[in-house]
Amino acid sequence: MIPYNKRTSILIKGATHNCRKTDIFIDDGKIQAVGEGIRSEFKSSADFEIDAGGDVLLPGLVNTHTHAAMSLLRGYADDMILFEWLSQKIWPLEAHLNGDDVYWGTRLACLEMIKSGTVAFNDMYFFMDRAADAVEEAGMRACLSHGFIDLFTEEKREAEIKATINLHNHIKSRNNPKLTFATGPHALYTVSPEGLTWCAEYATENDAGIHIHLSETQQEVDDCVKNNGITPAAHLDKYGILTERTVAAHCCYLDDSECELLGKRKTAASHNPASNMKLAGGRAIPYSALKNAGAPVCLGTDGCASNNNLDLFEEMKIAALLQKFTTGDPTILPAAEAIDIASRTGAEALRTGGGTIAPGFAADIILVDRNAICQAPFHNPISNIVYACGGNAVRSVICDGAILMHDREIPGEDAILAGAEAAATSLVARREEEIRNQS
Ligand SMILES: O=c1[nH]cnc2c1ncn2[C@@H]1O[C@H](CO)[C@@H](O)[C@H]1O
Ligand SMILES: [Zn+2]
Repeated sequence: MIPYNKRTSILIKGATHNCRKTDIFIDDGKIQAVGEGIRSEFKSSADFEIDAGGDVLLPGLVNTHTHAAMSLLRGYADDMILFEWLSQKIWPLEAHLNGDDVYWGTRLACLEMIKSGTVAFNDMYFFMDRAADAVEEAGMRACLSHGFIDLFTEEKREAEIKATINLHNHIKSRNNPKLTFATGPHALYTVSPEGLTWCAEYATENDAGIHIHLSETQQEVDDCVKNNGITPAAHLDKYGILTERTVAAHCCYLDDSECELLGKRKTAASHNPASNMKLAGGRAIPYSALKNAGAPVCLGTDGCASNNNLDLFEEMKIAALLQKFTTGDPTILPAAEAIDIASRTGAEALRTGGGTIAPGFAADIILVDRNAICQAPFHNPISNIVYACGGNAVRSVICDGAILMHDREIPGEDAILAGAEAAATSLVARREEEIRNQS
């Protein structure tokens, strides 16, 4: 019997790590030992053994920007301009969302993320207490934020402040170290300076994260400069949003001084290349400028309505190819670095305690199938993982020392698919009824 979703002592034998065969011993949610031949020392202490058979051992991947429950909207509206997509299709549908939808959408998202090797994610959406139910049942880590949108009115701001504080109290009451809270000011074009200031101060007082969209389109930059006389990053900095606990999603249009500002504040930039390419933002994240400025760059998928999946293996490849293509420099963002931004830097940004395979780090690890077609031949497993494999090559996933998937099995998968399908159908039907009544 596989002890799914329960902390166990686990001995993994014969994995490939840094091009060598290694064993790894996990207990109390942490990596206790890593090395060739440690199996004899830890055999008697392990409740569960995995014969890795050469599978590639990696830190679990971290999705630093998503709206998990938007998996219900996968394929609902494609091939549109960002603002029209949001205002004509996505927001009118989201107006019908309820807590059950968010629960099922997040369940579906967690299933997809675990299946593709993700152990933790940074989520911004609504009804986040129900998202917390889904994350907890899946056994993943998540940083949850209520998408704070005040549209520059005081009345809405008061309601968003209340919703944010309620979510924070709710997460504290769950007492689950895998669930953390962030404030989630949506973007500078949807949140007033007073709203931004409140989100920044509340996060700082509570040592919490801040999750925001930044510089996704040229339009955002142009409007910000026109309305405020300064660039988007400078605008956010004015209200205290750029901190070392902040994850800023997209960051496509940052200029050099904005990259330096993020570096100075140690604010993490979450790169979402598939979403940017699909919505045709027109510019890739200034990866080298951010890196040179010392700003951590990490990886995210964005929601399933603009990606349209949550597979960070695909995202690593797209990130690497997009940098190479747009800069004309094939040496930029090499494979090992792509894995690093999909794992370690994200884990550090979300403060998960994982992201590195070494004793003392959280036991958030994955095994990628040695026998998958994308691993043949086995010249360079790191290259294979970024350029050849998809998330379906992941064989096993361990988070916080608990097995979430083994041999691609996750308990309850069929019920999750059925529940999500039913919720999505009913959500779209409610919106269609509204359209019929309007006409
Ligand atoms: O790419 C995007 N840019 C801006 N907003 C987005 C994007 N994707 C999703 N949302 C929107 O952000 C809110 C989260 O609370 C939701 O309204 C979601 O539809
Ligand atoms: Zn987003």
